Amino acid sequence: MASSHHKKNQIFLGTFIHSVKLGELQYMHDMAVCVDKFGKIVAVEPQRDLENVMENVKETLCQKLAWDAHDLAVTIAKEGQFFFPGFIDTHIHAPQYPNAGIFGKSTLLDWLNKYTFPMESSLASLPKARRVYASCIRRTLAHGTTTAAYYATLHVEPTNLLADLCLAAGQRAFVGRVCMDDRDVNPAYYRDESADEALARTRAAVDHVRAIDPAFALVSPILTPRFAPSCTRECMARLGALRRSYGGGGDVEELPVQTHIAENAAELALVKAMFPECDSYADVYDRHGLLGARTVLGHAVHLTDAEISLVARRGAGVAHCPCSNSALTSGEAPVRRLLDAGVGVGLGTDVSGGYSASVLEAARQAALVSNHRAMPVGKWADVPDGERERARLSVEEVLHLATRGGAGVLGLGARVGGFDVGLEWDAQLVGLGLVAERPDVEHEYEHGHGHHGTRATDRGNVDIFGWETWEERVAKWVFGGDDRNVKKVWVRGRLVHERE
Ligand SMILES: O=c1[nH]c(=O)c2nc[nH]c2[nH]1
Ligand SMILES: [Zn+2]
Repeated sequence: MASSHHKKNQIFLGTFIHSVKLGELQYMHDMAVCVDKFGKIVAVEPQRDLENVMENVKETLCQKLAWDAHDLAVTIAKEGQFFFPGFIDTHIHAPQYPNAGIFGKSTLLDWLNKYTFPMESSLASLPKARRVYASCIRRTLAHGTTTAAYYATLHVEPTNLLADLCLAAGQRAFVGRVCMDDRDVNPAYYRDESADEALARTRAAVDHVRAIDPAFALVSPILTPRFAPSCTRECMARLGALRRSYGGGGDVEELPVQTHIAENAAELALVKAMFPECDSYADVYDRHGLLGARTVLGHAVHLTDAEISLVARRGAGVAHCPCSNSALTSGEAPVRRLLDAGVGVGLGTDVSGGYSASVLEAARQAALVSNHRAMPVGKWADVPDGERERARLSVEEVLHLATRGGAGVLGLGARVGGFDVGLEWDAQLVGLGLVAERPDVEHEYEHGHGHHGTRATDRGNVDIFGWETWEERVAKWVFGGDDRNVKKVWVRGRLVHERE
């Protein structure tokens, strides 16, 4: 789609909003962001005279950047629209996408057996995998997800297809072939038969991504031991060795890793019983060489303080998955404690433990779940007042997690997450519906033409009346917005999604 744009230098004009640090959004109005043909932001300049913008652009910016003013693509945010960094989903299971919303009253371990393993194993079928993965990518892009860390299945070819589809659609992605070789925990119909098989299939998936995107410019492989109970010690240790040895000191850094940790009480008991020699759940991964600066730990709901400090020392990050943690009754993750300990935190939709592919929904739920931890009743009633109230995450904070936080966790902090010079243009154009100033009420409620009552528009769920501050508009977007507000989406400068 419209891939011609990324071959040209581009200028984006209007209002830009991004997170500069946890809790602080920066609002930049009447700005010009210049993006070169490689998708990199090369200038961010005030552009006061939007009326004569093309003249200004030609006279000042093009001269300054030595750009040809006649070979330029210009995108202007309309009144009330704003550019926001693309969302980063640090934890999503593409093969579970058809199950979004289907979880009943299950909890993690029975949910895996009842819904998840049957669906994942069925994606051995390439046509089915293509249908599911293409729709998952389309849907996440429509929600403004410019980067996704995907778990695929244990099948090599369908996993490679997911990588191909991400590359073709232009979505930045980490694609992980899932390792699960424990013969007691995993069902006979869906498992790796041995550690050898898990490693060989993993290498095949890594090699495929290396073949289609040698520099991992858009798509990267990611080692994916499903979670400790699914994997043998041998499998985890060999993945740990592969993590560190990859590239052999060459051009490619150590491989990223993703897995689940401390999601649910029954899982904690299982890990304790299976790995009695380890001090903790986090220690299981650490002993097998899996905790590093590019390790993404999903959930981390029930980590102890000692585990949090170990995770922080290793530089590993957490994918906070509030929709999933509420849907599967897993618990409320201690996000403030993680952040205070210096652990990087991003947001994960965790489809389909999570019911929604939207990172905005995850941001909203992260705020609400943090409020639960701050309530002076129930589980945390004994936490001292000040500390308990500190648990609350603001709109600014959850938007930080959705962008820069996720970038940091995935090792992309120097490439995406904001509108700084030197970062790549991964962005969404957000538009909120402006309510007409003097609506003709008679007309709006017209009962003619066979219509009865009110009529819906496709403007979205957020009504802006025009008197809101920008801070208030952003809050209304976080709590009421959806994919109808995502008008355009770019990755590395390329337009990858457009509404209507
Ligand atoms: O939320 C989760 N989704 C999964 O697919 C999974 N596998 C192990 N643990 C898991 N948790
Ligand atoms: Zn998960």
